[in-house]
Amino acid sequence: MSTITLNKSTPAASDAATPAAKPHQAAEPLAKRGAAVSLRGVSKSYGATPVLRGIHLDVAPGEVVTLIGPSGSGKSTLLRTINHLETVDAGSVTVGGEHLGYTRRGDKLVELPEREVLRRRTRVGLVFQHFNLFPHLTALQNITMAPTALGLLSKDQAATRATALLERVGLAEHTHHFPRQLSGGQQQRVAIARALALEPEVLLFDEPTSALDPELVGEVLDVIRQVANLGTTLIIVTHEIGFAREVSDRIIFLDQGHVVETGTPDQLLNHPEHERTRDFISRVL
Ligand SMILES: Nc1ncnc2c1ncn2[C@@H]1O[C@H](COP(=O)(O)OP(=O)(O)OP(=O)(O)O)[C@@H](O)[C@H]1O
Repeated sequence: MSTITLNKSTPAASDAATPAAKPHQAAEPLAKRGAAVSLRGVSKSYGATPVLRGIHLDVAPGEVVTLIGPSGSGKSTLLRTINHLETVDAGSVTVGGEHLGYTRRGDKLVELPEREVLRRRTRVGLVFQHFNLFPHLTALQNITMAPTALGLLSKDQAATRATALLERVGLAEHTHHFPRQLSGGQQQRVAIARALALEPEVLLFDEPTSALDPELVGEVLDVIRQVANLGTTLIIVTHEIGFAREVSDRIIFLDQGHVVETGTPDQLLNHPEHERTRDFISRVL
């Protein structure tokens, strides 16, 4: 794998589904292209409780999509099925046309060896609400750990990449600080840099600012704005509706495990078609 290159590749002419770059285009985005994400009839229950009920969803390479919906509607679970943290009960999830946990031989599904599952899962990064940094590792070590442990980069390569990423998220001076020495916003920026270190083709954000004090939300949203221009496919769960409006190519409203409605920010937030969407939006706007 190449050292991180902060240049956007030129979109292929054939890739008509890739949305146009947004006005807040970053100067030096990643070279890696985004991958398509496709869910077909995805259902998931916890015990007897259905959480996802036959979800169909297509996200185009490089698209920025926001998932909104009431508490308990299944947003986090949906994200977790995409990077194979949860296995689905029915249906299928593919990233760039590839199943992350298994492969198809004829009409049979065959589980993949763990190492191959890990390799495929590096295609999809996940940034959690609660950062999940290793407390005993510095910012730099938190970022270098996965690429070295997976054998993707040498220690030196990983350190070079981590240093560039820390600079990118405005934390060059905190390279050797431990999580306890960082604010919540800084920790979340390290977590984003850590996710980027594996050069994911899809990056999932699960309420990335919900655990932060209000004054720290803006700095994390700024970093996500930059990431939104990298060409990586982004799927963001957020309650920050203003941010969703600004950054998204498309917003998806999920309720009770169903995709109720999807549309551009203007369509979905200003002209929702479904009553459930209208009710939700009138409560959160
Ligand atoms: N590991 C689990 N075991 C049992 N139930 C779970 C588990 N994870 C989620 N649930 C339940 O599944 C439902 C959907 O949860 P999920 O976290 O996906 O919703 P959400 O839309 O992200 O909600 P929120 O906005 O509050 O984070 C909830 O009722 C939740 O309690």
